[in-house]
Amino acid sequence: MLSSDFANLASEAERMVSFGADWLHMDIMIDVNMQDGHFVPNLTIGAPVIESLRKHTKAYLDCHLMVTNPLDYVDQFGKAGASGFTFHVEVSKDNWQELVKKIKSNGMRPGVALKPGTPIEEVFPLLEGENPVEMVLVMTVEPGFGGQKFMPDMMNKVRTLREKYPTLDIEVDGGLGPSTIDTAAAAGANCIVAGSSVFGAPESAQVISLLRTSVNKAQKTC
Ligand SMILES: O=C(CO)[C@@H](O)[C@H](O)COP(=O)(O)O
Ligand SMILES: [Fe+2]
Repeated sequence: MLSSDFANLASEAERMVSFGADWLHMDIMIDVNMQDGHFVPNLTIGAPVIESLRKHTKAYLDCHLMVTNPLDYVDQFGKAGASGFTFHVEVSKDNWQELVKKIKSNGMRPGVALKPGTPIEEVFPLLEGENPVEMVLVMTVEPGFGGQKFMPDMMNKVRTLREKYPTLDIEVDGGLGPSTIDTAAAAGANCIVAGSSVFGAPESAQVISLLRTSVNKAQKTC
């Protein structure tokens, strides 16, 4: 939804659902605690906007938290009606267990994201043990902005994850569209975030359908 018209978020959400989107991906770039610096050089929306949007849609709100202290935001996003809460591994090495528990107790689905420069091995511990995360978001651009170029090198991470965790939800985020989807789907990604390629297309529904077809085809052949 980062590519949507934020002044008309509810109708943009409804439009995307009617075009066939399964989830609405919400990019949360807010750092209230400025002492820690900003995780990304941008600002978007926080829990009050999620709460407002929730009144207009029943869709799965897949929240991608690009913040330095994700733990501070779990309660407010839970109350606001977020469905998934994906935090970054780079800022949660010391408290991810507490985070995952809190996300679940707030009725949300926990996910972990990693930046392009972060090795995939860093998320392995979060996929083991009693309280694992339920999705890994592999960033295929540097976090912060929509409309960037897909980084094909990140597919090594997706392949490694898919081999090790055959049923895991693996989300790819950044630069996905008709020209990059086959590479991501073949590597094993099954949750596709697409902002500019969908919003910028004359026929958004066709792009969504093409993305889904590519993932379904790749899953049948593996
Ligand atoms: O998390 C991010 C950026 O930080 C992404 O969700 C992008 O916003 C996806 O946009 P496109 O690359 O598809 O335009
Ligand atoms: Fe995102």
